[in-house]
Amino acid sequence: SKQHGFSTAVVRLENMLLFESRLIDEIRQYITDTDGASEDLRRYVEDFEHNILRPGFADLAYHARHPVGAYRLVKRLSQTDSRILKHAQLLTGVGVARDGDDVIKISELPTEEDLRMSALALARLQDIYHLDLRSLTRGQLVMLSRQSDGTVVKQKRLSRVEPTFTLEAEDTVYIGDMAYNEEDYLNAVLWYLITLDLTEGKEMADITDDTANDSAPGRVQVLVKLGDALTKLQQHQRALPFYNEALQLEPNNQEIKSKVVESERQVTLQGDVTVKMGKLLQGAIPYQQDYENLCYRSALQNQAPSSRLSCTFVRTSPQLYLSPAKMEVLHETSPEIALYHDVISDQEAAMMRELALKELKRSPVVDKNGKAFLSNFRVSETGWLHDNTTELISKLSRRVSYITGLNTEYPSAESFQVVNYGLGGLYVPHVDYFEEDQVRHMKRPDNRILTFLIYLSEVEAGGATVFPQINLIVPAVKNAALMFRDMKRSGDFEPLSMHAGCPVLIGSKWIANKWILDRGNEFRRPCGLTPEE
Ligand SMILES: O=C(O)CCC(=O)C(=O)O
Ligand SMILES: [Fe+2]
Repeated sequence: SKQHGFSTAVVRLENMLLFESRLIDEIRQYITDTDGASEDLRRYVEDFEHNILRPGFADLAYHARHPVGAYRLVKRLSQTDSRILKHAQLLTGVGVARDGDDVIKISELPTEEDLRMSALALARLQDIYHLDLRSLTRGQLVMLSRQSDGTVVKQKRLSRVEPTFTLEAEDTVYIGDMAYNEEDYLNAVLWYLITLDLTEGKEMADITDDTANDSAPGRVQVLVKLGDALTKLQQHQRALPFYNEALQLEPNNQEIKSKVVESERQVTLQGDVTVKMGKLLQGAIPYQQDYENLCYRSALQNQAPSSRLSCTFVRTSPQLYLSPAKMEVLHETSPEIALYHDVISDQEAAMMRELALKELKRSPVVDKNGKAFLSNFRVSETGWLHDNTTELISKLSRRVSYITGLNTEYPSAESFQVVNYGLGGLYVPHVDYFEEDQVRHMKRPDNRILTFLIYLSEVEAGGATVFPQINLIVPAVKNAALMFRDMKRSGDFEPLSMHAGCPVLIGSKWIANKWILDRGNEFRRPCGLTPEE
């Protein structure tokens, strides 16, 4: 797999957009000055003006942070001929540094694979946040909830109506296909059903209107896909009407005819059975249901912390005497969890993000044997910032030491790990310490005892940190740090420290992790959250 991609770090899309808008300005100037731009270039400018500039957002980069906007961006770019952009870049010099290096690598435009991952990200978001699909196709994020009597109501609207953030039938059928390929037939059915809605009354236009969009799926095609997905779910009784309608539209289609016959046979044979459904997140995820429920709840709540035990000023070190850390206790006893407000300034956060940008690579997860691999369990990119990167980084590292009372100097702590999440980016429930097997295979002489997670951005919707075993939601509060112990004071693992990052619904989520290790901290006791400790 690639080391980075356009759906694994939202910042790549934001930067791509800024680059394009500068490019467009220059091309426009060029067209006015020379009157000699190629047809391709003119069309590229028009397309950009139509799709990106038309809504007239004050904030251009909003496209990259909104899931439907981001999907559309990836789609447009993955279908853009890179030669046009290269040509534009050669003409204008935009995006080329003094040393001749391309700042934006046009050779690395979004690919088919990025589009596939973006489609799956949209399906995942819809699934976890119970988004109303009809609204989603209009660029609106509306959360649904099921009332006690079983009826479904629109519970919360998370975004304005975005006139150009729409999903057409060709998009929804594509997303359905991607879910189908992941063997998530239940979600595939949802996306095919909305596709059917979107193609309603269009079947005649396909034949008579030459201007009809070639890429729009035909109604028969969608009906058959629906039948197939339901058949995979062994819902033959429900599949049959779709096959039958398809057959009505194409009476001579033998393939459909045999599907009808087979479904009818299955209905008489066994009736419907309920089968275990595939999931968009494949594999064994601990506490998956609790995780999804907490994420859903976190997006419904208006980013208010779910637990407010107490808020105090702490002066764990003399260095904090004049500006104490503002500590909000979220969980008093094992695992101790606290949120420290304003541990970093806006400017420091911006500098950290900037420094990490060049380092970003797809985040790995570590398996039982300590081997790193890429997975949709963790959709983000990470960059490490060592203390000697700049004075700022070593200063921030010392600040973590003052607040926690623990040694953060090498080898007692890891470097800062800066993370930017992608479209629908998430990190499923996990613990930060390495289990015995992993330690043995990795031959690590140390282990993580405490996590200090600084939020380097806000998240407009989604993206909370949750602890599924203790039912705790922590919203991403910009410039604040979430601190929790991965090990008990006894030195035993603290499995209740299991936590996760919820899928980012709107926004570009940045965090910086500092993991403090047992090495050199054996005899330091961080101050407890309660006086008895
Ligand atoms: O992004 C989050 O909220 C959690 C991140 C996390 O758990 C990690 O990076 O280890
Ligand atoms: Fe973690």
